[in-house]
Amino acid sequence: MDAYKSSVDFAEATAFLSHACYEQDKMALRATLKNKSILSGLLSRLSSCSSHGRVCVSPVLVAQRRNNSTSPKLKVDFNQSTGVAVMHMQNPPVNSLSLGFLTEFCIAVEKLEMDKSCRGLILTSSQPKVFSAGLDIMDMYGKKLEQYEEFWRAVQEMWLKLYSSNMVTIAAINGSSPAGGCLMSLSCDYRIMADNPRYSIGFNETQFGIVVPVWCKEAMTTIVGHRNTELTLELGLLYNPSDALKIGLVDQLVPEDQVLATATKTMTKWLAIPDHARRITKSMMRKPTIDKIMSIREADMQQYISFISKDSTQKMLGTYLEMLKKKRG
Ligand SMILES: CCCCCCCCCCCCC/C=C/C(=O)SCCNC(=O)CCNC(=O)[C@H](O)C(C)(C)COP(=O)(O)OP(=O)(O)OC[C@H]1O[C@@H](n2cnc3c(N)ncnc32)[C@H](O)[C@@H]1OP(=O)(O)O
Repeated sequence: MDAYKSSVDFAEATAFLSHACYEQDKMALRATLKNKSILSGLLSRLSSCSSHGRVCVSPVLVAQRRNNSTSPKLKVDFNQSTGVAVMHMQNPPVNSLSLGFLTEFCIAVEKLEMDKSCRGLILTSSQPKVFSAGLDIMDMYGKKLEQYEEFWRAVQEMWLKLYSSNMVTIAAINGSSPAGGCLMSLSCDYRIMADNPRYSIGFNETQFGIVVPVWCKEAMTTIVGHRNTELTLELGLLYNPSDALKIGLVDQLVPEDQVLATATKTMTKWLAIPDHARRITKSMMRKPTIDKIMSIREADMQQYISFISKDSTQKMLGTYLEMLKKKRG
């Protein structure tokens, strides 16, 4: 009964999002992100739905949902016949994960998640040479406490949505993917990267004085093991594609012009597995990490706010931003 009620409540909440026009969607989600209690309610409902491999949505909602949407920062191409959506990140110049981008991203993933006909999601970039530059540093610099909170909630939400997705998720990494960009791809089921030695992927945070959150460490450890995580995070390492492949940070390298085609072919292989068996297995593998992270979510928020608002952290971020800008000039 509780599970049923959760499903209905969650469907109602998402119905609201689905019916609203895109700008209204964004406002609604951002209002939600501002409200801790509503958000954790929605999240626990989401995780209780997805952990059982069920999609909790009424057929009416599915019929009314827009499947092909173009928003300023994302382009989603959903092929009904294959059940695969390709999400192109288009937040120039470097697909930084700003609050605006993260909000649109969460809405887009949520909509696909609730659509029973969508079984696979390929995440890629429309920007040349960059998959994603990671978290938008401007959203972590010189802002008010409530803005840090809103931003971090969106970061947590993005990770949870991708990591706990029922869909098969494949990252088609067609450019550099430092820090938050790497985290995004690590949340997917499979990573295919362009074999171009000029591209890099990894976690460089400590190099400019930032500490990755504990859930980022947890997620990485499950993929590349304790030692590789320790080395990467402590030294703030970025890897070229072949070194990334060696430590298992990516699963496959292909020539740059074949990244998307390979992702599509790989998706077909994954979708040949019966959904229910794959979903339950995915949940079995990931649920312990998700549960652990959900239990420290608010503590993580407080740690982030206190760390990011410190004068010393702000000073380091300011210096790093200057350095990034000077690089061009
Ligand atoms: C003790 C307890 C602690 C508790 C927890 C604390 C948590 C603290 C926070 C932890 C967060 C961890 C998780 C993730 C963190 C991040 O993601 S931080 C962001 C890190 N990202 C980077 O360092 C990447 C920086 N960018 C680049 O290296 C390059 O831009 C690129 C991606 C390789 C692309 O290079 P290129 O094509 O040459 O473009 P550029 O000329 O360098 O850049 C173009 C413009 O874009 C701006 N820009 C680049 N990156 C960002 C960014 N991340 N955010 C905002 N803006 C960015 C750059 O400044 C250029 O701007 P203009 O000069 O104005 O054009």
